[in-house]
Amino acid sequence: MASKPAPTRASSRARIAAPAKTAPAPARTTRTRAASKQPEDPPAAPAPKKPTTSRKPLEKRDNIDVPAAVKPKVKPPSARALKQAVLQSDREAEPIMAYLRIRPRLGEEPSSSPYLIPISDTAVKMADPQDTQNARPQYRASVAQPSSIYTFSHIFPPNTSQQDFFTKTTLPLVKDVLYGQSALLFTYGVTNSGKTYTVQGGTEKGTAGILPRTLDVVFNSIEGLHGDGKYRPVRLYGVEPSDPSDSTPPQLSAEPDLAEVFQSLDQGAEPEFDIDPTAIPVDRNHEYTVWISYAEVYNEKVYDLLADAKGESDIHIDGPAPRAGNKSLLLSRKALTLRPSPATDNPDAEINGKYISGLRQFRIHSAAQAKALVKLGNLHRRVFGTLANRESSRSHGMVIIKIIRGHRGDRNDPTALQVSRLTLVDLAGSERTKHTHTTGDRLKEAGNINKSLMVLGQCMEVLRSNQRKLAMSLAHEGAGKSGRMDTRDVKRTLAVVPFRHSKLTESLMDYFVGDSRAVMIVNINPYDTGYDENSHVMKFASLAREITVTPAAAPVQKAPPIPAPSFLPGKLKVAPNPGYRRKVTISMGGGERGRVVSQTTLEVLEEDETREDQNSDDEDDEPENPLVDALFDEIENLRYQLFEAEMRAAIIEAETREEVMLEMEERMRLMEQKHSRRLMSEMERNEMKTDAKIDMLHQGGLFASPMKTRPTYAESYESEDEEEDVEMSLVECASEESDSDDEMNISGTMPPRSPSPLARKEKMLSEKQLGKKPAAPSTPKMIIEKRTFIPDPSPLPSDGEDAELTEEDDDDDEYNEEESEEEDDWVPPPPPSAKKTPRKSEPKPPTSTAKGSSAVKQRKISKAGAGAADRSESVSASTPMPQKKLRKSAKSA
Ligand SMILES: Nc1ncnc2c1ncn2[C@@H]1O[C@H](COP(=O)(O)OP(=O)(O)OP(=O)(O)O)[C@@H](O)[C@H]1O
Repeated sequence: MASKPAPTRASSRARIAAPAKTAPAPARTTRTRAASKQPEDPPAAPAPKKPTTSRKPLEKRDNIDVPAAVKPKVKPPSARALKQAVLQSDREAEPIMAYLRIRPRLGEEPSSSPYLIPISDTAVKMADPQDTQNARPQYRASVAQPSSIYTFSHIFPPNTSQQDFFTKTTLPLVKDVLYGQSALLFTYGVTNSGKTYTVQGGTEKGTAGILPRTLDVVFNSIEGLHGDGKYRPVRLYGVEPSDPSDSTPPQLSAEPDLAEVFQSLDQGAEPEFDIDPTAIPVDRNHEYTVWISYAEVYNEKVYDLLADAKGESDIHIDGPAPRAGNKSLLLSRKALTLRPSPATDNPDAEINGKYISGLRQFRIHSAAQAKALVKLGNLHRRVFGTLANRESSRSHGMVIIKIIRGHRGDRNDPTALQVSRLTLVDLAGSERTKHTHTTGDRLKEAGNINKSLMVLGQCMEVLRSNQRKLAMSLAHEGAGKSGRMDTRDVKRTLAVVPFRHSKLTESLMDYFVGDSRAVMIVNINPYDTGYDENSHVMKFASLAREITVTPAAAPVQKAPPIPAPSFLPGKLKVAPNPGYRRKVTISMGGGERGRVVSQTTLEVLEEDETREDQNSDDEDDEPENPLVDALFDEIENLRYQLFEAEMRAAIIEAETREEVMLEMEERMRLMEQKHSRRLMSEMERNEMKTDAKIDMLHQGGLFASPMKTRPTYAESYESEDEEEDVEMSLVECASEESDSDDEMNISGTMPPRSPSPLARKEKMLSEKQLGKKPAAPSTPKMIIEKRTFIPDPSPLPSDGEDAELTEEDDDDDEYNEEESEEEDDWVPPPPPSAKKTPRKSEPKPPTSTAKGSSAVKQRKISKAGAGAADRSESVSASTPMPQKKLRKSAKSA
């Protein structure tokens, strides 16, 4: 290993982000072009290394149009030339395709209007429902944009059929794989948005998802072209002699208890009748063998879903003793290790991805067999996943379909085989922990889901920025000598893509930096309440669309296959670490009436990867400089911490906004209440003033039977107090908004408020009653003229004045009214000129309007009892008259 030219890990990492060709990609690239090109331009047929006469003559097939004259004479190009040509033609950067699928509204869901509306085939508008429902949008709790337009490669409306969706999104990838090129498809979205439905499908006819359809199309296309399965795929691109056990599908555990548990959970029947009839024309000079594996990334560990689930029954479990008919089972499974793919498997690759070491794969002969395996994997996923959450997929499921393609003439030559992969990933829901209200184990699980999705987004961000940097450097390179920039220098400055931070990104890394095509399916439920989460998903999709990949044919094996690391001798076995235990009780055999017959307590033991596995990474890895490695680890660690901090900050911000909004709403509600109270008291006061005026008119002799409807002093003071309360609260609220306002209120220099509509109405009513025109200044004169028998009439407060009163004016006015009202024998106060020397002939009024308001107040309090008594006398003496009648009589007078 030491003799090998050894780039350090640092250099290899720096290269990670370097795409083979970095010209800025067109906004929407050519899935159709690439797909349509393939049938006419079959992929690199591996040219024979050592042509021998023993090769069987090739059959002429309908779909391969080879002119008879050319076929035997033209010397085929060398494998290298072909490879170069393929690289030239195929290595064209194209963006990751992002498709949006909008989920229809299901029957039981509330029929709110959707917050996401397609505006074209590629653009969609998303508007926050809070904004349309909320009267005060400035108090939004959301940090997401209230309205945005997002673009996609294509948007599939809710009524899109599974068939249509498959044909437009996945069929081109299936074609790629059959032509020797790897591809990745992953679904992204929040819980309940339709990811699993998209991948696996529903249970009704015509609802099969893209996975069963893919299997159908693959087997339809290679009908009659099955290889003999002498070799099996290994690692990412390698092949090795196969084992007879590879063709034996895994069995459910022989233990009846475990089989019973599986049966009880096996509710999702696959629709056998739902078979996609599509077939892709393939190169019939090749033969194909298909392999399938099914893995899941759960809690940052990779597990094999097709591994035998080993159960141990009647184990001792802490807790209450199981009842009769109850069983206990321990299921255990072991996490798998990710290992770097050796450079010898794909010598042309700049970067080699990682493969899941120890993941079982099965050779399959028919779509039905493949579907049965997928079903088993789903069952395992449900058994292990159900323990944590009954409703939702909490793991990332990956179905890996590998196709070994070999020329019929070279079927026994492992160095002429080509392994292509199609990985379909059903990601776990992307909602945040905050919204799922998780605790304990579930919190850890949600944290790990978020972590892996966050790292996926981060990897994409770094890839995008690296690609932009490189594109800029290329643009400078072409700008002439002066602006010349060495691309190698730029590559050295590229950021490390943090694939290693999550098992999910680590296992998918090869698709982003290798020669594969990538398709992202964004699932969205526009009736869901998670507007924030969904706008996060949309942003993620926009980001993905800005990343380019460089699809190219998978390498044809040149070197003889190396034995898999698990067969390497001289390893010291290290004891497995204790692992992680979960426990759940499953009820079975409910019978017709749903009665529980028996229960099984399942305990799952998830063992970590052994240290031996972890250390064996070094076997395949390039030599590394410990210091550089430590520094890189430190950088990655810090970056991860930064991401975590950013995420926490975003959550805190959202929470704070929500709290502030709630507090604000509460305060607004209180202010509203106070204002309505104030309004009521104003109404009452105005009414009282009107009554007082009527009383005064009565007492002045204009009406025959004066009627007292004035409130008691206690009532009057009460309303005053309430008014003061309202005033104080207003001052308090206003003080937060504006200091200057505060000063104005406190100092009492606030400009007089304009009359309220009620006051205006009251004024008009009084005027109507009195038969007056609203010319306020002339009103006192009119009264004086009418009361000719009173020698020295006092001017009554005019309605016009009432309407203009400030708070202070109001008070004074009220006191004056009180005073004048209390005197049953009302005598108008002397005119200002006569105030100093009141006339002897006239009875001296008990109080003077010239006195200060405090004196008036004091006197008013002292007289309150007497006044009240007077009033009660006068009321009992006179016939009680309803207020309306009183007003009528005033009007007639
Ligand atoms: N296009 C569709 N047409 C009809 N029904 C759909 C569609 N998409 C999803 N559904 C239904 O919506 C429900 C939720 O879908 P699904 O389980 O696929 O969501 P999910 O995103 O995978 O959720 P999770 O992340 O929790 O696993 C299911 O009942 C499914 O049948």
